[in-house]
Amino acid sequence: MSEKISVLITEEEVERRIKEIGAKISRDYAGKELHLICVLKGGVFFTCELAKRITVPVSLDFMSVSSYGDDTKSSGVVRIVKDLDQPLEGKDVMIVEDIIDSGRTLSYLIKVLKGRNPDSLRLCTLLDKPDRRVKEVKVDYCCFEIPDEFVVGYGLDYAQKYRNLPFIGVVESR
Ligand SMILES: O=P(O)(O)OC[C@H]1O[C@H](OP(=O)(O)OP(=O)(O)O)[C@H](O)[C@@H]1O
Ligand code: HPA
Repeated sequence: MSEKISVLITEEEVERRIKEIGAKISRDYAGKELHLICVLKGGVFFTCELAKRITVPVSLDFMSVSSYGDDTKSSGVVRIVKDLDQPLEGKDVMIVEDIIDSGRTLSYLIKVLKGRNPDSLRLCTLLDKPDRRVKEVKVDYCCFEIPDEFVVGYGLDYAQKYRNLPFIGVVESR
């Protein structure tokens, strides 16, 4: 079955904003190197587009986390499915995410990664849904704040579908 999807943020607007945030990050990290942590799977599209817009030297690593089963997603229990390949000690690190919703995933990740002694740790997200927050998370760079709607595209899925949409859409019928 395919769902009805309406456009919330167009492809042009997403690209324009990623360029803007990439330029800001480049200015903020001038003279430094930046280690980006892509949070799989949703963060992949945003990480690639963002990395292309950053002008300081960038290295990349990947991590996958998951809640313990869908039923208990709201329990806030998060586990590492795929850990980073490289240590963070002495690096300026930025976590790159597609969306912050309840904040549970990111509050867990930030705690874990801080414990690995990076020189600095910041968070960059494509989307933020502040109305849904359960756990407080400090967002350093955000492309768009969005209302409490279930969104897809640009890495975000509904039942693993629609990650490949080049815009941010709202699933009208679920
Ligand atoms: O703020 P939260 O309520 O914790 O939600 C945000 C998390 O949910 C999504 O990941 P998901 O678990 O759907 O995995 P995916 O990236 O593989 O789709 C998203 O990529 C964030 O990691
Ligand atoms: O709105 C959303 N869409 C897709 N995945 C998500 N994970 C948290 N919020 C969302």
